[in-house]
Amino acid sequence: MTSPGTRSDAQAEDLDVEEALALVRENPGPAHRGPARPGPGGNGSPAPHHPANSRHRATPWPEARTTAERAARAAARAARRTPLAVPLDAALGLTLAAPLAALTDLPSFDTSAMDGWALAGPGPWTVRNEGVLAGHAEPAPLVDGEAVRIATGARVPPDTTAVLRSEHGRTDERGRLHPTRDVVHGQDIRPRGQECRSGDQLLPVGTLATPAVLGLAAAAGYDTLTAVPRPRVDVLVLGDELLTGGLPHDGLIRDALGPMLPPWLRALGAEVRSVTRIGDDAEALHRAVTSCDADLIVTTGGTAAGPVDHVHPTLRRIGAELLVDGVEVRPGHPMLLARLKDDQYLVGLPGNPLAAVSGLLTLAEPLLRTLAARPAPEPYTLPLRDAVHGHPHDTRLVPVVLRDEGAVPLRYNGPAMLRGIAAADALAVVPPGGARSGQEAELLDLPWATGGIGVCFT
Ligand SMILES: Nc1nc2c(c(=O)[nH]1)N[C@H]1C(S)=C(S)[C@@H](COP(=O)(O)OP(=O)(O)OC[C@H]3O[C@@H](n4cnc5c(N)ncnc54)[C@H](O)[C@@H]3O)O[C@H]1N2
Ligand code: MOO
Repeated sequence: MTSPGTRSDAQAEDLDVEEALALVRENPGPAHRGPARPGPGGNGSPAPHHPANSRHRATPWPEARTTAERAARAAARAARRTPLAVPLDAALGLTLAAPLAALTDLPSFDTSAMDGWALAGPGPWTVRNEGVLAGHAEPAPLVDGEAVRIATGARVPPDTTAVLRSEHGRTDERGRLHPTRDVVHGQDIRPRGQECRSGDQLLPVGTLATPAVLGLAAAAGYDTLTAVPRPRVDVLVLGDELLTGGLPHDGLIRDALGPMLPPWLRALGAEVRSVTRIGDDAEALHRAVTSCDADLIVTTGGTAAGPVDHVHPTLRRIGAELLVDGVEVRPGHPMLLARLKDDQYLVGLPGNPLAAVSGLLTLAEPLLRTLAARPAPEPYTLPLRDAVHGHPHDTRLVPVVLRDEGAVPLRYNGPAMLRGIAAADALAVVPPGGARSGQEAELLDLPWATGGIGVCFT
């Protein structure tokens, strides 16, 4: 097994967080909002693909992911994406677009590390009547032979030579303080600037704002963080058969994707602005797509070639460029990625719920991650506990739980089923032809199972 982490090897060349950040910082000017022009392909630009009126062969699964990454880099270049000053309570999960430099010394004054007495010189000491508490103004200086009660975090008086912990001192009948063990000069004083000096770089550009980063930023004097804005996503849920509440009846079923996608997209770095349910109505879909100014439109359903599958005809009608039109992956092979404008893309997720998850992780994840300037997770593998049937030509994504004995494939992994993925920790990438028991398989972690920032869905 190789351990998961942040990718730092040569693969980073294709997906360079620094570059994504540089694109945001450069703020290259007004976005071109006209119809998409074919890109030159190659590094940083999606490869030129086919217009939406021709059906091409499906893209191999790894290539589909790379294409989505490249599309995001091209979009970031085309868009006007200036770093934002984001209040700390809204910055979780964002990427820092500026280094975090300390705005103050930390601690910002000499402070007591313990509850006890601040002392000057050798004991015994006479103890002042008034103690010193955290948050109070600077106390008067101590003179040799003097002590004052002090609380953890309080400012030590000028000329303090050490702090004596409460449990290491006793007062005699005349009220004088004696140490019960040796006192070392400077003990239990946190000197000003011990952690950092004002201006020190605490964290570099590209750091993910975790809860700990928010805490450090607050301690260092920040009210806002300069961060890469979240890519804005609008979700369009297609299908006449979908109910938003109650039990399925009369051939109607519950919409599983409307509730599932927004938090998942947020975990991938997006700001989900809206979820709109559209029936199988080509005009309504056309109106929704053409009036949308999101960075990414995610549609669900309607990707196949049925009579009410309106995604392809709509893309043709608006002159969109299909970068990915079907992927050699099961489930989810009808998924697609289209460029609508230089800085606007559409990911078409198949309607079958597990197929939609497959599209989310294959196309939306690399696209959003790159736009959000998040680092790619380092690929890792685990042995499969059980053999997994393969598709003859396509990659399979199979829900698994991670156990000591390896990745355990789950049942209920059909394209229309969510029962497997709802119990899963990850998806195993099963190559064409299948995998033997004990064979190493690449794993795609699910955001709630990684224990990382992805668990924070706010
Ligand atoms: N002739 C062919 N038919 C189909 C093919 C094919 O290659 N040739 N591919 C199949 C595969 S694979 C998939 S996946 C689906 C993709 O279908 P669409 O993206 O067009 O989706 P729909 O037809 O709208 O729906 C498919 C299925 O999923 C259900 N659905 C849709 N939306 C939701 C939702 N929000 N929540 C829950 N379930 C949803 C829908 O009711 C259908 O049962 O096409 C196959 N057909
Ligand atoms: O892509 Mo479909 O998911 O095989 O049902």
